Amino acid sequence: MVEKAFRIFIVEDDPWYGQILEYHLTLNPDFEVKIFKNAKEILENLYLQPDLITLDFSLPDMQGDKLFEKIRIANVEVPVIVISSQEDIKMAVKLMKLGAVDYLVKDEATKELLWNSIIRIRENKSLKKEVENLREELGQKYSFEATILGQDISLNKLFSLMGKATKTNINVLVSGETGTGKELVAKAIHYGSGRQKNKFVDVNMGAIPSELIESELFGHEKGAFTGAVSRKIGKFEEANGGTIFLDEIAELPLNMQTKLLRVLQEREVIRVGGNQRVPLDVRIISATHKDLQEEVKSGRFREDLYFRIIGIPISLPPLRERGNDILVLAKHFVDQFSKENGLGVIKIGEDARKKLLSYSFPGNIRELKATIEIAALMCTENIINADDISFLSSKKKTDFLLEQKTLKEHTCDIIKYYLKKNNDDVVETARLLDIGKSTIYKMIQNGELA
Ligand SMILES: Nc1ncnc2c1ncn2[C@@H]1O[C@H](COP(=O)(O)OP(=O)(O)OP(=O)(O)O)[C@@H](O)[C@H]1O
Repeated sequence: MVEKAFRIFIVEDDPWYGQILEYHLTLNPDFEVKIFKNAKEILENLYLQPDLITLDFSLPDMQGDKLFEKIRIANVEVPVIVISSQEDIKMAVKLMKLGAVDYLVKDEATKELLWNSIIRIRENKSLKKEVENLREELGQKYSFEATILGQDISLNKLFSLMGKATKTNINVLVSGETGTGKELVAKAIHYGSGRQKNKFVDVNMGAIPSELIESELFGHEKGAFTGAVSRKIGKFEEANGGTIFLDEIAELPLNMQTKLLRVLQEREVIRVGGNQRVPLDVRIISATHKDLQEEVKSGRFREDLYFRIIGIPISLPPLRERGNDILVLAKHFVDQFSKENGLGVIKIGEDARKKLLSYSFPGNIRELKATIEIAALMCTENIINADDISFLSSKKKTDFLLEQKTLKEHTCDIIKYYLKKNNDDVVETARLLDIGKSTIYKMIQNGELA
């Protein structure tokens, strides 16, 4: 990209002095210099958007401070350097107070000083621009619309709640079936909030053996228990200044719920086996696929903890209730997959679309993604037809609901199906389903996939 010339406007009623400055500054081919002899001329030309103005304020038609004010009204940002003779120091000081960036006295050294001052201003400007660009890029990367894809009306409410969440530090509780995008929402809130420069730490309560939860969350000191060979920082401490994502919060055992509540109330942790209090500044985003209110009613979840973590409640709809979003997301996943694997443009045929729309997607967006990726590999001539799509369950939505299974049982079914299809390859199954392999190993260990 060709750099635009740096446009400098010199306001100077002494033609001789103006020419000296112009001559000197145009030695830099990047500088485009224009001279204006009075206030009227410069004001008429401000629309040309100078990058910098040098101002001699002993002008015939207007006082320096008045002119400065008018320049500011027309362009709040343009840097102004004041150049004056010794006698005008009082006025120069006043202009500096009003926001002029530099003040130079007219003498032999002015040219050099002006040159250096302009170089500095220019560098600052490009740094500022760079920071702005980076910030914009980051914002863009995690902007809700760019990450949380879909066009269903339910997303309007979701974006509005997420907008509120990013502007505050209030805790958030995200609920929704497995694979509906709870973690994605949590990340988008973190990276859209003032905490984005600090860590997003995610902890899955269902995946940590109960005897290790306390040390995992709050850390431990050396020798706190057998095996604690050195001090360990817990997830809360790791997330200090940032966000902790407590996934599957309903799986937290009751005794740990009490400990978590204490940490949230006191806003500090004490590592297991230690006594030092570590102050915490952590935003908590919890997630669950269970109905937490039901869990409270049945005594499995502490009510006081529920009220602590609920903050802004965000509920994600199942994919089957998002209508045409099934196709919007399918197109996105197929494009992404073919791009990543150099497969060229792959289209989804009409019969395949109908098939997708008539399925209930118990594994929601995660399942759609995996289904589409397999179909993209299976299809011939870069068109996905109905036959290329095989679902985990061929049952109709109503049949599926009649089964009266818990979400956990459905999840087990999905994982079992994929394991069988992939000759019990856990790593490949975890990759296809976009879950951690430790989750699968743990389920195998617990006999849930038998
Ligand atoms: N709206 C969306 N647009 C694009 N991709 C999405 C969307 N929602 C979810 N995904 C993708 O679907 C997959 C599952 O999402 P995520 O892990 O956030 O779900 P989850 O609800 O946290 O699942 P679980 O309850 O099983 O932990 C991820 O690959 C995620 O990137």
